[in-house]
Amino acid sequence: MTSPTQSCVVAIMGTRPEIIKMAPVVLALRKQGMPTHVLHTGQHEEMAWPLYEFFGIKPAEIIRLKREVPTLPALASELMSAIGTQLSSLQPAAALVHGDTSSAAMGALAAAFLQIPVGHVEAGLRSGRMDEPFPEEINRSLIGRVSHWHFAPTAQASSNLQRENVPGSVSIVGNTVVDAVLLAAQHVRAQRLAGQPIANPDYQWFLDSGLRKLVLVTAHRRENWGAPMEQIASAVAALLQQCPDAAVIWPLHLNPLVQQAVRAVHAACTPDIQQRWRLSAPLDYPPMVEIMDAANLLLTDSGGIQEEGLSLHKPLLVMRDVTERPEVITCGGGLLVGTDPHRIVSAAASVLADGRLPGLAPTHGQANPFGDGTSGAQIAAVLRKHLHGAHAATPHPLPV
Ligand SMILES: CC(=O)N[C@H]1[C@@H](OP(=O)(O)OP(=O)(O)OC[C@H]2O[C@@H](n3ccc(=O)[nH]c3=O)[C@H](O)[C@@H]2O)O[C@H](CO)[C@@H](O)[C@@H]1O
Repeated sequence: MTSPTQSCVVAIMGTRPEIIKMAPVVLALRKQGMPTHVLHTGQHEEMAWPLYEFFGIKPAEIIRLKREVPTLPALASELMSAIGTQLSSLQPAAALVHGDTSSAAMGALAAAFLQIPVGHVEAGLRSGRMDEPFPEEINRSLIGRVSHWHFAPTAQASSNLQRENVPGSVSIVGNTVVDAVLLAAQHVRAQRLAGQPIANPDYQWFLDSGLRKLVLVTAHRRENWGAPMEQIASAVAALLQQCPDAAVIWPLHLNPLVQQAVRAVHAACTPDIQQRWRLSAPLDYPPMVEIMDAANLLLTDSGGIQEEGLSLHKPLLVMRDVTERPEVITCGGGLLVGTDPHRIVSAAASVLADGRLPGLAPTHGQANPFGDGTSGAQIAAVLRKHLHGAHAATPHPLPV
């Protein structure tokens, strides 16, 4: 007997960045008439639900993780088992995973074990180092081996996959985060124009401060835990010392190691610096995008914020030693500055002084290497063509 879900696609997701980047695919699949289930893996909880609400997506299947042992192997085995159970009962025509989280790697592996074809969104990113970002580089390489459709965001990502001789087909479709950030930016701008700005106490704090320059900081990568995180926080303090008209908003990751390191440096600052440096809780997506859109500079070790920053034409300093997103650097939108406070402060102060990344021309007017905001529709068209044989537009390579 045919299962009622055999013609459906299951989109597996469970962390904040995955939900943001997979939402445009789910919305596009549904728009193109393809039944699509969302399987929430439970890897993030409180950060996940406002995102589903913003994008108007209701997960049909929800996994409640116990997470009794706080290790990557324990998380992986719990995810694999729970996702496997859900996929066995759904028997979908295809499973979609995104990027490089534990949810994505275990979702892809569970589907492959059940012989369900896997589509990998944001395929082909490689830093070339298994230890950075960790465990993401391991996860993305593993997913590449078991996927049937590889949705590469850029030509560079596609050539990484060709070099690895992955099975299946590779399509260059841009990055779905462009779809997401443009949607959110349009929403917050429209609300403000209509005189009904979204609730955003952090941005309001900046507006009330009367300060002229806004810097948004985020940092939480595992490689930056410990001394590097303290260096990043010290760099922020030194930047504020050097630039008296600047304010910093830093939505602090919930990880206690990140919290301790940053709060210790903040607590040791003078009252003047503390008043211009706001540590907040993780932000919902619309307020986050509103702050990004208003910022003069983004300082980050996040992957998604690099792509979003470029899409909003914001100068970026990437506080890592290597990157799987070389397009950010090669197109002149960002600089890789590591975690050395002197390098961070010197580059950041230069951006705040004249709006330009040192040594680089402004990026306005250049094509976004991550696409034009139609990635979700392009991915849905490829899947529709393969799964239903329907006529669909061939995805076109994007300019790099
Ligand atoms: C370096 C790296 O390996 N990063 C991976 C990580 O994402 P990534 O490093 O992007 O993960 P983050 O946790 O930084 O999340 C970034 C996203 O969360 C949003 N945000 C951030 C802070 C906040 O307070 N509120 C908020 O809404 C940002 O706007 C962005 O959209 O998993 C993603 C999902 O597979 C992959 O695409 C990335 O490759």
